[in-house]
Amino acid sequence: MNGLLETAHPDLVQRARIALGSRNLVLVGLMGAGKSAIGRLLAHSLSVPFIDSDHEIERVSRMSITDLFAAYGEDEFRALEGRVLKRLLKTGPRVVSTGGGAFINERTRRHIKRGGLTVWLKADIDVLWERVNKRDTRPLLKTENPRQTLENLMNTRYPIYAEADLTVQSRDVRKEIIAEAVLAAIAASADKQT
Ligand SMILES: Nc1ncnc2c1ncn2[C@@H]1O[C@H](COP(=O)(O)OP(=O)(O)OP(=O)(O)O)[C@@H](O)[C@H]1O
Ligand SMILES: O=C(O)C1=C[C@@H](O)[C@@H](O)[C@H](O)C1
Ligand SMILES: [Mg+2]
Repeated sequence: MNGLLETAHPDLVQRARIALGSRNLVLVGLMGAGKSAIGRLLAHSLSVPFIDSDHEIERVSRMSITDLFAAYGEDEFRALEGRVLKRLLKTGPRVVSTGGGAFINERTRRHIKRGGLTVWLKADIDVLWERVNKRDTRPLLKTENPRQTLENLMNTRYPIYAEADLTVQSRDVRKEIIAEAVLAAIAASADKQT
């Protein structure tokens, strides 16, 4: 699947894996930043399990995110998201991709910070919009002007995502390149501490 990560940079993978230790690697960031896609690649190359909190919520509730929002509202969704993440983060190492709003909720953010090494996948509006406008599975973007809504979310959320341990720019390049940048950031952060 991700031969590039495995064959071209085994040293980088190993350094990142050692730096992670038994901690979870938790990806945070806005819808479309690539948390799910990049998280899957990272888990594969680090040889640790991958979990996506949105998928886990859908699995335990047996409902889609869209239906959960419609039936119970955002507050209930956030409460469920917090409980699911608290449980997921008890065991490591894993790669955990969070839903876009998880790190924004104060309580859930505390669980996430306690449970692992956090990486913010940061992207600009054009990259995000290009990716999210293809599907209509994101309830928060069902507005008259979803691109403007996304920009508003960037303005309110970016200062909070910035609390993550590491930030990696998610650009319009192949997913493997972004995954590799995450591994490099993790390895470099461990180098700084020694
Ligand atoms: N570097 C990339 N190059 C091309 N496509 C990408 C890249 N990263 C992500 N994508 C694609 O963009 C879309 C959104 O990515 P993804 O679902 O991983 O975002 P997300 O951060 O998990 O969003 P959400 O918070 O809504 O779950 C997907 O179709 C994914 O395959
Ligand atoms: O940014 C958000 O608040 C969300 C992002 C998605 O991952 C889902 O968790 C849901 O659509 C809410
Ligand atoms: Mg996702």
